Amino acid sequence: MFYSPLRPRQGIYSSYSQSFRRMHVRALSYSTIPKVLVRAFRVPIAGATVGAGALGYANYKFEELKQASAGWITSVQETATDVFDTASDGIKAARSRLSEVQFPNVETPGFLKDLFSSREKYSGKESDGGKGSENGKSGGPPNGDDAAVATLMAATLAGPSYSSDEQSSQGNLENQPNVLMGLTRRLIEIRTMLLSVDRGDSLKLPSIVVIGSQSSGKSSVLEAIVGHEFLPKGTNMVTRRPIELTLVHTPAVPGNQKPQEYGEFPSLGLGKFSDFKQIQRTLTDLNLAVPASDCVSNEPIDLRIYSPNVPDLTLIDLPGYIQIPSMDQPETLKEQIATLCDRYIQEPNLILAVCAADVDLANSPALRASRKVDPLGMRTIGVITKMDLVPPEAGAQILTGNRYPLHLGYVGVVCKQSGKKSSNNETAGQLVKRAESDYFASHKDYFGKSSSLMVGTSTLQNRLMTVLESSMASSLHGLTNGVQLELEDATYQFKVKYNDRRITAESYVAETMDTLKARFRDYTSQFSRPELRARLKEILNNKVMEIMEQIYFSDARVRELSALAADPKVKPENVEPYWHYKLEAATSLLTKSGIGRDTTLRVVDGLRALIDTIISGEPFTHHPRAAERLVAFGHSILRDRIGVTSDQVENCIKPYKYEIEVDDREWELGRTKSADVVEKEIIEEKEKEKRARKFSMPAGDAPPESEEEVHYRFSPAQMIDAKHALLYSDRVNILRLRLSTLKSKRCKGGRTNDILCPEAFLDVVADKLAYTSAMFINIELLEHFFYEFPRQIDSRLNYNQDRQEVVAFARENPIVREHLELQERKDKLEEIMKKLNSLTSLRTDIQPSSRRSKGLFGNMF
Ligand SMILES: Nc1nc2c(ncn2[C@@H]2O[C@H](COP(=O)(O)OP(=O)(O)OP(=O)(O)O)[C@@H](O)[C@H]2O)c(=O)[nH]1
Repeated sequence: MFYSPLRPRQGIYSSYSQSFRRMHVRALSYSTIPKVLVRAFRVPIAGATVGAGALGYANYKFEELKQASAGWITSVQETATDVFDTASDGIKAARSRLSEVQFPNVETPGFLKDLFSSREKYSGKESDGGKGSENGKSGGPPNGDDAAVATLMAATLAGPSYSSDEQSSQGNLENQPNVLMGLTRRLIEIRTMLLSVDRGDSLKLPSIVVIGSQSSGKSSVLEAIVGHEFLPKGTNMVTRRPIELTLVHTPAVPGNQKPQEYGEFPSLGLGKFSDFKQIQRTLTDLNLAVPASDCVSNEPIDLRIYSPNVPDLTLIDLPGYIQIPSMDQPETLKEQIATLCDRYIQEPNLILAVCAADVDLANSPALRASRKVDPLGMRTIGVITKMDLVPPEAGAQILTGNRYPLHLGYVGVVCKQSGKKSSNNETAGQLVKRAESDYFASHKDYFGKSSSLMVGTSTLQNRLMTVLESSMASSLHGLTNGVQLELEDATYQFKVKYNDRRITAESYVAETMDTLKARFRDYTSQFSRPELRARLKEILNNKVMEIMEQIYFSDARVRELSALAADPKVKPENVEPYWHYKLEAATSLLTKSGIGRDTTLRVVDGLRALIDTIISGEPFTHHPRAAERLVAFGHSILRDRIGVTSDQVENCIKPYKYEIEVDDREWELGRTKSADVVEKEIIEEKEKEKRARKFSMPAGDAPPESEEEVHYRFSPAQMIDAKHALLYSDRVNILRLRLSTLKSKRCKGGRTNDILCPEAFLDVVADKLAYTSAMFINIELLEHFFYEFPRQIDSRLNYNQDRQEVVAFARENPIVREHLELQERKDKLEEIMKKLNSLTSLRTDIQPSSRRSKGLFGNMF
């Protein structure tokens, strides 16, 4: 995402961005980087060593040298001139500060050293093996040419030497300058943050990319740097994914014998692995998870290793180049690997081109690939492995880099145990180290102090550190500008889209839960006691109608009952027992029909529908899994209560199975309500009849005149509809008769007429049953459910979730995800910007006030 130049930048944005920009430009006008220290301190060191008088002469000599050199030396000239400019400024400050300052071992460009070492050889002086500049104490008083050379050497060789001597002197990372370690660490932190903001190429700090052909020794080199075996091993192309390895130097705890070393896979959240074999197994599994048919994947594995024995570095291990794929590998594998490597070796990354000493460099695919993107080798370090497999003179010849020159040079290593038995429980890493130092020690003539060749894993470590740090530093300017633009863009969008309203995943979850509970509360009003009673009564009304149908309406004598009721002379006690039995059977059917279970299940159905309703619609449409869980635990609460509730209701209605007392008020209410029910039933039946008639004989058709005509004019379906129509019509007639009875004086006469007015009596019974059922369903089911369900929402959906689950939940909602992502992006960019700016303070702390800010690190790369 880039800032659009067309976007209006007014008001607070423009002033904000302008002030930010001003601040940034100021920040960049100084270097934040220790390379500055090279200039800041090298020269005072040199100055202090040779004395101010030598400077003028040295300057003159340098000019002489410069002219004699080829065109490429221009960059040297700039560096050195800058050094001398700075020297005269800084010499006073240096004198006073020399005693306080701890000088960093900062690297010097190889070509500059070569220049001076050749000059030294030429003058016939014995080399000091690169140690001469150590702590700025090299050389004696200036003496003609020697003074110039000494001055320049002091100035330029202030960084760590590349000689074999380095193996012992610099193997101990605890001795690394704190400033350098701290800065690289901060830059690596920034790099990691940048990766989380933008996986693209726009915001990038460099890493070291390890490339080389299969079996060239890439893994062995990385393991030697880390001091442990941890990379996947095997013949079946086990490195299938890029491994982004971040090494974090953790200071050793004083008095702690065993160093605290561990690795972790941050994106997998598997915790700390202190067993490196386990890291190896995990890496193997992750790599082999890429199907053999694909063979390589672009998806990187993120691994961090913390140890007091590693420098702060970021390295990327890639699958090795192959010549031709084997039978079981895809045809395009060679191209796939090359494309993957090509992607990683682009700027600003540094390239660690691993080549085996026993294979001609002309055949090195790593050098070939690096040359395509970095023809001058300005960001390529050659690592020559398996030095022990070639004669030392041949190995030394390769390291000179004469045939395939690389600006950053070659480092020779031996990364295999010698096979000699370990004397005192040495670890594999220590054995490899010992084998290496034994090897180089036994060939001092070629790789000893007098040689300027870079050999040994420790030298490689230091070289990588300084080169990475410098490279990161030189990327800083562009990066800071890039971050600034991205930040402006994110700030603008956040204002426009969300009016700077901040949200958190937690607040969204809490809000969602509140919405859910509020909806739940709203819907629970449907289950108030009167509401519940009315619903249960409705269920029982239907049951009463069913019973009436079964006992009375289907009885051919039902019209007789209405006739009896209509006759004022008939006394209820004189009505024949047939009708007494009928009423008893009807009452019993009603009270003993399993009211407890029926009513409970109907209420449970209602509650299930309630759960479905509250999870339908926003925002739960975005959270199907949470909705599923909600349904599951809601149903589980209900399931647990069904048995208890229905038993309880059944128990409480038991007395009605034997005796039902009805007072006048209840009777009258029952009578009117049953009349209403019958009336409603009549309307419904008439509707049904009308529909059946319509289907059996369409409107306008003449009625059939004979039985035969019926048969040929109407289909069987029409015949069935016609029969139904007749039945409905019959039933409507009966219902009308019953309605008039219910409205008659007889029924209004009270409970004594229950035999003649069974509907009224059954309605009273149904009312009593509904009342009792509602009371106990309320106690046993509803109260429990209404108490338990919201608590379960909290405990199962809300409180029980860890941070990761909360974030995952919030991100399921695309609107919230977009909001959170922009907010996080803005926050991260602000944090990165802050960290980038804080590097300035690092510079201020250590830079002499008289230093010029010119040059920075630009000349290095
Ligand atoms: N003699 C000797 N053998 C070495 C050296 N470095 C690595 N080897 C051996 O070379 C072989 C290949 O080494 P690896 O480190 O697995 O090579 P790689 O480039 O990672 O191989 P792939 O992962 O297959 O691409 C192993 O058998 C190592 O033991 C060395 O300096 N000297």
